Amino acid sequence: MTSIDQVLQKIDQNKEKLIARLAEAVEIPSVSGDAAYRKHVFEMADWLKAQLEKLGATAELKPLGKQNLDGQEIELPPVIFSDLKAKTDADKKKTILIYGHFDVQPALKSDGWNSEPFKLVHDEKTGRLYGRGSTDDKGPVIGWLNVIEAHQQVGLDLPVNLKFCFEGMEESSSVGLDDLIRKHKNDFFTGVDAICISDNYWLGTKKPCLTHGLRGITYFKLRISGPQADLHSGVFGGMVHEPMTDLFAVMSKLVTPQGEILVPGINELVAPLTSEEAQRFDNMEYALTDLHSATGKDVAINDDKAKTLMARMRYPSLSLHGVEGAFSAPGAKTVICASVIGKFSIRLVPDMKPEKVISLVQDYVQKEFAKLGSKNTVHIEGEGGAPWYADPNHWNYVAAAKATKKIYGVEPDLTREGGSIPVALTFSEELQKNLLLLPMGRGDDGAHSTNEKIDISNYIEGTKLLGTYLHEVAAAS
Ligand SMILES: C[C@H](N)C(=O)N[C@@H](Cc1c[nH]cn1)C(=O)O
Ligand SMILES: [Zn+2]
Ligand SMILES: [Zn+2]
Repeated sequence: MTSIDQVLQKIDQNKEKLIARLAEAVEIPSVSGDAAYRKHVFEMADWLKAQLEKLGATAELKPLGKQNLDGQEIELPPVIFSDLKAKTDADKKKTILIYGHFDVQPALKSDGWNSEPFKLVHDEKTGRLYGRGSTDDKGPVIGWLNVIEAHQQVGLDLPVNLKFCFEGMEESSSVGLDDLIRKHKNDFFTGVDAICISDNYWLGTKKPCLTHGLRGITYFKLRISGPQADLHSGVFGGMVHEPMTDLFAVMSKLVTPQGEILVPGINELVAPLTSEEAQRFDNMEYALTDLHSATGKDVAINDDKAKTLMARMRYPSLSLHGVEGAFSAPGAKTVICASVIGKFSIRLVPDMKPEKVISLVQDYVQKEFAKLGSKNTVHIEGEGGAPWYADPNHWNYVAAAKATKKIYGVEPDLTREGGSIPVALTFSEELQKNLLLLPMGRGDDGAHSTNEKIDISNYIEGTKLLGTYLHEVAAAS
């Protein structure tokens, strides 16, 4: 009798093939945030569609129209809608909607990578696979393909029907996706019983977790414009208002080095902490050494475990990301930049509404800029998505917990994630179904960072976890 155990065994036997599949995907530099790379996001959509079709799934590319990216009008990458029904008793089986993304964050070797970011490098000594997208989110997305393939190889029917929604703009605010979901909630998305997303990480490096909350995000671009062109600082320094000086003055008023957000009214939007919640953070299996190993050095603001976890999951944070238009190359160019754009974001938690946060930040920045008495001009725009929180007392979570116990031999921690997946809230609200985050990678994977990796054990055991989860879902009531 064919069973899930044979599927798990097959996944082990397929190991080299599964690594090669991930390598193919990592080689496509599908960076969504840079217009110059946009063609590769399309290439990645075609690659994934072909993989799904090879496995017998239907796969349709849904166009999203155009977007304006930094002053350039460009085509948005398509969303993939894919359907794979169980061969027998499909109408009696549950339907699980799987979401993932095939775009990645930018990466250049010169950022500090030890190897080419768009080439998967297998480090035999550590058992790790390095490459952009290995953990965020190509590894997990391909994990689902691996599961289907292993079922077919051992001749076991899928225990549930599957629907896939894969997007290519997650790392760039999921532009266009919400509208597409609303448009198709009564056709493609009908019949969905629960949703599963594998696009986050364990808290540390050892203990698996299930995640039932995400922070939202508002992303800001603050432009200060001055002279018509860049100027010589020897000729004009001291004579003119400098955009970069103004920008640094304003940006230094946003957050303290201790992480305290200085924008008035922001902290008051946060829902009060309950004692039951506080208890949960105390109980989570996490040590400050997990943070030190993930960051490579002790740079922690706090030395208290619960406070550190709450800073990531329970409270907002404001991060300064970069300055577009600034001189950043090696050397000592003596330039006064004509126009610079400061980029920063605020991670949101319940009950913060993105619109309210954007308006508080815009007012504050205008006031702080006015205090400078500069003749330069300021423009600030923000966009974002709200936080998401799900009820973990649901068969979807029970099934995932049982699957975790089977694969890893431990009960998973129940966590909330500091990152953002804007579509989680849209799916929950529009489809009114339970949504689960089932991570594959570890807390030290370096998502969005240099030398992003996934451990082979996480990729292979994680693939088994996804497959086992589907079987537990089928058995759940
Ligand atoms: C958690 C997920 N894997 C992720 O990395 N999400 C991004 C989403 C985002 C929003 N704006 C830009 N990227 C994140 O949390 O930064
Ligand atoms: Zn992701
Ligand atoms: Zn990401």
